[in-house]
Amino acid sequence: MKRLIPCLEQDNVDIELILLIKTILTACKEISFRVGQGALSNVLGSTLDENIQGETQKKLDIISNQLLKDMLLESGKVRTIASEEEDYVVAATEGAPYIVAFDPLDGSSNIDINGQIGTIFTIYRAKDDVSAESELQFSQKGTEQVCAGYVLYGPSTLLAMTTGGPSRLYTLDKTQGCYLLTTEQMDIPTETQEFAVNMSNYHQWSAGFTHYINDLLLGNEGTRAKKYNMRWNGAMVGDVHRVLSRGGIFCYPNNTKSPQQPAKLRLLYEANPLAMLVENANGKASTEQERILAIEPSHIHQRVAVIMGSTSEVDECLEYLNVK
Ligand SMILES: O=P(O)(O)OC[C@H]1O[C@](O)(COP(=O)(O)O)[C@@H](O)[C@@H]1O
Ligand SMILES: [Mg+2]
Ligand SMILES: [Mg+2]
Repeated sequence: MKRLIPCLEQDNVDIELILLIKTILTACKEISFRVGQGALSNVLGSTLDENIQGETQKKLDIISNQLLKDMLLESGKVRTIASEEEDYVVAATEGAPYIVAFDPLDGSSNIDINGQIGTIFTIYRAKDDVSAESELQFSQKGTEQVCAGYVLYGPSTLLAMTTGGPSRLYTLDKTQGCYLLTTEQMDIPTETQEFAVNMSNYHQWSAGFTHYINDLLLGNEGTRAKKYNMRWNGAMVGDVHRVLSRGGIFCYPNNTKSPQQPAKLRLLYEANPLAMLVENANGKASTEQERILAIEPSHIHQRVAVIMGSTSEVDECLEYLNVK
């Protein structure tokens, strides 16, 4: 089986970028080890702190964030860092070629139940006309990502990553400590009969989205005339991994639970990297109005509605939302 670095070299990935990816993945290997040790490595449970988004931080959120941040700061390859767990951007190495954003631990509510969790990351080129301290470094559309990926800490530790070409899947060989290529090209089937959505938000969705889900629930008796199954992990990284592996549609639409915050998922370090992986695996990724990767970001913790997965199903869903 092929190792990660030769795969990246074969894809003509720049050596500086390869070294940066290696740094991120070394941190993820350490997170994977600690996740595997669970209570034995004292990583379970909550802290007394909240992040800027008002969410209680779990111990593993903090540990993962610190590991990634420290290794990136030392690498010399990163000019600016953004993280779900950092209120503001962190200036790293002046003149370095790249900027990195990450969700150090996605699916935090699964940490203490031994459920699926993961690290999501994205890399862009640094802007030379903007200072390293400025969050304007991240004012770049998702189409500008030079690398997007996640490491999923499940029964196996998996890396899904694209550097602009196909979305590839690697498995961490824990006996040797290296990532080995296990799926050359992920390929999302166009059609699906599986959806992922948090049904507890049902009464807070728009009329169009409620109509869409109602029709899926009607199965063979409804206008869609096919039976649908539902799966929900409570971790976007796990839900989108399932979609990348066997197709499906993942939705986190706007809801009216808190009017000042209609969307839940963050554009920079959740929606954009996963949208790039989905598109490069022949799927589609949209908000309720537009292609996720085409959004002009307004701030680093900006939230967006997310509808992604099997192309025909995403198109069907968007029809209900009246998107042309
Ligand atoms: O609580 P809900 O509505 O099931 O939301 C789950 C969603 O929230 C998230 O857990 C948010 O991510 P974090 O764990 O990084 O805060 C997504 O991964 C997931 O899809
Ligand atoms: Mg997350
Ligand atoms: Mg998180």
